[in-house]
Amino acid sequence: MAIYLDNRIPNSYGVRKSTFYFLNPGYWTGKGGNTIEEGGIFSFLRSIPQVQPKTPDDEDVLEEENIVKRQVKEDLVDPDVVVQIRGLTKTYPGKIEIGCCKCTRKSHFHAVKGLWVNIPKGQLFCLLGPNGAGKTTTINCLTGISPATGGDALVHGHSIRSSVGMSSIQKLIGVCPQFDVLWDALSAEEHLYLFANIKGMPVASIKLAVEKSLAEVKLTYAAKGRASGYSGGMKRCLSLAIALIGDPKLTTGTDPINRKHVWDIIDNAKKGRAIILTTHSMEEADILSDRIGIVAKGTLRCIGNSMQLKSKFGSGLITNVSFSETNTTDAAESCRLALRKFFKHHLNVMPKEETKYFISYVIPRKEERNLRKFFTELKERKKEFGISDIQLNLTTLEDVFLNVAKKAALENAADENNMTTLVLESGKSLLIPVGVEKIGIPGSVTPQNLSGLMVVVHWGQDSDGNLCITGHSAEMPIPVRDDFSSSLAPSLLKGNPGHGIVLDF
Ligand SMILES: Nc1ncnc2c1ncn2[C@@H]1O[C@H](COP(=O)(O)OP(=O)(O)OP(=O)(O)O)[C@@H](O)[C@H]1O
Repeated sequence: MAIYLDNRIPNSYGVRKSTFYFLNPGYWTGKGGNTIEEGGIFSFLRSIPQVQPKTPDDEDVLEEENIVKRQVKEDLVDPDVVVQIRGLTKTYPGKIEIGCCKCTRKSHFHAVKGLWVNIPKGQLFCLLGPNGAGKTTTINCLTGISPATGGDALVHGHSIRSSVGMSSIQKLIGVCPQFDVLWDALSAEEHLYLFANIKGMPVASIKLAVEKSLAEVKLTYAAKGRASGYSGGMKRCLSLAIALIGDPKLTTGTDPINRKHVWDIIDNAKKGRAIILTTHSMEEADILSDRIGIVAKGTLRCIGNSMQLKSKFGSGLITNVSFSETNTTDAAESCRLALRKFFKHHLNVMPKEETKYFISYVIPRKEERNLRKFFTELKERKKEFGISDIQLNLTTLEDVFLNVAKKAALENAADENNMTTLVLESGKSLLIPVGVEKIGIPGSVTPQNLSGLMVVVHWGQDSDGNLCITGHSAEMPIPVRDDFSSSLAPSLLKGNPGHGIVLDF
């Protein structure tokens, strides 16, 4: 009875075997096997909607998809492929939550929308993506923690959709989880109260320590939500907060030496195996991966090695110009003004970032052929511009990641109300969609600036992997262009003063 109930009662991810699973010969022989069922005991009362397949925009993603599809169609088995992901989809079913006076219905959610990838032996495949992209869900489907709702994946030829296949896979697969020892029914706040008490903190100081801890890991907004509803990143933050509460004198973590050590271990482990790594560290991905796939909103956006992704999705070359004079004297200011004009005139670029120590520019790829002449002249005029040092770097993987994440964030920003506040130097705040690059400032049309003013917004990743504003350019006139200036000017005049105007050029 215990074995039967263990196989039948859904676990926390809703995985269970069918009612008469023991009548299936595959259960006893280890061959074939029925499909894993999912959902609560009454889940047969509702059906899970399937994801509509969509052709990828990126040609490398499409090519990878076509390779896998051809192998599936022709029943070709490539002995070097350890993991073959065949149109994997995962939809979390909707739920009815019963409150004290009303019931709320949560609709289903497509977390993974059709992944097609081959992962060969000896390769480390890095799955990158912003928070909530579907990385953990994909890993959970591959390891059998949570069943896929569509498509399939083969691990060493065993299907994850078959209960017998999954049993074989679990013998072949090693999983290094995120080590979150959390209780699903408890909130972040309750976890922290519990551990603060266990650590013997004075009762009077606990409330403040919990609030401080939540703020440090940026979980204040989710403090009262149950851990079961947190994304993987949020759970890591809560685990970190638990480790740090009470200011312990010894905390284990990933210092650079440890990290290098871990990287060496992973690199050595690649031999004869396939490794799938998910990380928020671009440095780690760049160093360790043989191939990188970036997912966002459940869809693979790009695939390739680090160099390929940098040259295809990077913004271009990055140049940093450092100043010898860091005081804001009139002479230093006029040098900087002259330098800005020099870049604008020769390469038509605006500063990406500017401090009193340096200015950085992203040079578009189309300007690359003019660079030799440009830098020769810049070097010759170093003294005139007050320059101490000039550096030229290839775009980083972080830059690639942010470009892909920004595009994905913008896709449904308005529908999902994915907005954030941009505070301008004048103190004015504007509500802008997450990921947007150029923002028009409402009410900024003057007789001198007939198209109004705009700023370029700079984005980065916060410690949770979410897109966040890292800065913005100075306010500048919107370039006058025939195709939009006439229609934009009136909207800038009338625009909602609280909302930035998205400029698409
Ligand atoms: N059991 C669940 N029920 C409903 N939705 C869920 C469940 N688990 C995850 N989700 C949602 O699915 C989406 C993908 O979550 P997932 O944890 O796979 O993202 P992730 O890319 O691993 O994010 P992170 O980098 O934060 O770990 C998120 O929007 C998350 O809220």
